[in-house]
Amino acid sequence: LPLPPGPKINWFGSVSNIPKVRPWLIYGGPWKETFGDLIYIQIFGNPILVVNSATAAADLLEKRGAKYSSRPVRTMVVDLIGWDWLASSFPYGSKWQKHRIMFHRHLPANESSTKYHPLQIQEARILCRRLLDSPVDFRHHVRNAAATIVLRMAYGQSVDTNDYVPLADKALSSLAQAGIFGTFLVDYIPILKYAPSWFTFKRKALEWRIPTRAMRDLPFAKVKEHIAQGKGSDCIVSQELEKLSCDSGSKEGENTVANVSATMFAAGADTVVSTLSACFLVMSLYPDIQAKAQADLDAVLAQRRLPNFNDRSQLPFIDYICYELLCAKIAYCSASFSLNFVQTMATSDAPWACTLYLRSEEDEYRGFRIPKGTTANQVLPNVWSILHDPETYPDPLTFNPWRFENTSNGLNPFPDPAFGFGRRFCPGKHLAFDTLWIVVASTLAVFSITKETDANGQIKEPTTEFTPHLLSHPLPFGCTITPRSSNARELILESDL
Ligand code: HEM
Repeated sequence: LPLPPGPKINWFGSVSNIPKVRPWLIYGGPWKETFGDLIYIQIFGNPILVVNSATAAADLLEKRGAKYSSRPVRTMVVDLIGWDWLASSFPYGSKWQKHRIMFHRHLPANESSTKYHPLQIQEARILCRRLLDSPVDFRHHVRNAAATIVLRMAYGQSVDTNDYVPLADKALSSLAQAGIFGTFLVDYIPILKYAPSWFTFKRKALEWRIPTRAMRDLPFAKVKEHIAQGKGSDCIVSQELEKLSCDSGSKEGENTVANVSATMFAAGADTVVSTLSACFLVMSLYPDIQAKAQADLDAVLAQRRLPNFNDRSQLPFIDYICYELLCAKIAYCSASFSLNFVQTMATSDAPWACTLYLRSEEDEYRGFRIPKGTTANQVLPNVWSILHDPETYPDPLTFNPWRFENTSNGLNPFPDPAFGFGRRFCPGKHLAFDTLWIVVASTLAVFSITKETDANGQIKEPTTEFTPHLLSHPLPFGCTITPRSSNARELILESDL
């Protein structure tokens, strides 16, 4: 059978003209026009299948989930830096399955789950107070809110956000720098992991290993210590440890609990921060969207109280803003992945942009042969392309929440691909969406968000670029955040926490 179409492969076994800047636009644009929704590329003999359409992604990653649900083993990140606890990068198998079951036990399974709503409402209100005190630090406050929600769920009162976030930042920066498969040669030649420690990559790995292990071990130890002192609070770790003691738990069981709780933070804090930061950017760029959202909020709340989840059914436009944020419909900072000549793992310009799958065996699809490679067989769903398909999302580059009012004939569906595919689909989707919703609704109910002005009253246009890391955020931008009225200020100060 022939290989799927794609650009020419040189005699090094690689495609030489892989775009280095915003390649998702090329894969989903001119290359999609030339080659279609399946594009075959090769890097050092390793086959990579770029999937540009929702149909092909569903056919391969969902219907053939048993073959397409693994992740590549990354020697640098896992063996050397110590990210062996990060469940989202576990290869498919029984160990991953045990962790996945635990995620499902604690994360909301559907829209009707209200378990974490009080915590989410409280953090949204604390965020409003902080925005009132120091609006310029809005990104820091958003980060605190998103981090605290996941930390309270996982570790209860045992861990302080202000201590944990800097530690996690240090650890996660190693993932951002080394997480791309192939950034270090040792990914291709695993035996190099035994090289002496004076090699630069080994030195770096040893340095990064310290915060990476601490990110998992310290908060877990803290909860255990508090339980031993009789000061334990209700949280995922304490519930699971109690369950383990009833089941005469093992070291392996404890490890699973520690891995699950730390992975929740790694997978569930930065993603939400990036989406919410983008919300502040979007609101400053599109005053008409903000005005519509505020008119709806005022009609329901009469500016007399802050929103809660019971209001959700009456505030669909807030949902639509969140959907559009998940589609990353901001010109040039959209969900994506990039690939350079040594990278065989996708990275994204938005954290949800790409998910990487490893095929377990050679396969056939639509009359094409999808061959096995020497190190890895990777499948990259181009989420940008899927969420910007004009057949599904007409006029896809325009940030237009109103589009979701028209969902006839399969148009404008909920942007599920933002949360991945098949068996590796994000188990935090409902939790994440609830956090987005309550934060967007609460801040818009009481604040007006506009572009910054300089000393002469001239408007300063914010940048709409995103950082190019594995976990990516909007580049620093300014905006002005002011209470909508004196009444709004009172509401913030008087709200129950
Ligand atoms: C806007 C917020 C979020 C977005 C866009 C997002 C997106 C994603 C994506 C794209 C994946 C990879 C799925 C795949 O490979 O097909 C993923 C995995 C995951 N997410 Fe989320 N996520 C978000 C928030 C959260 C939250 C709040 C949590 C939990 C606290 C969470 C927990 C996880 C976990 C545990 C995985 C790994 C699943 C596995 O490998 O089996 N996520 N997420």
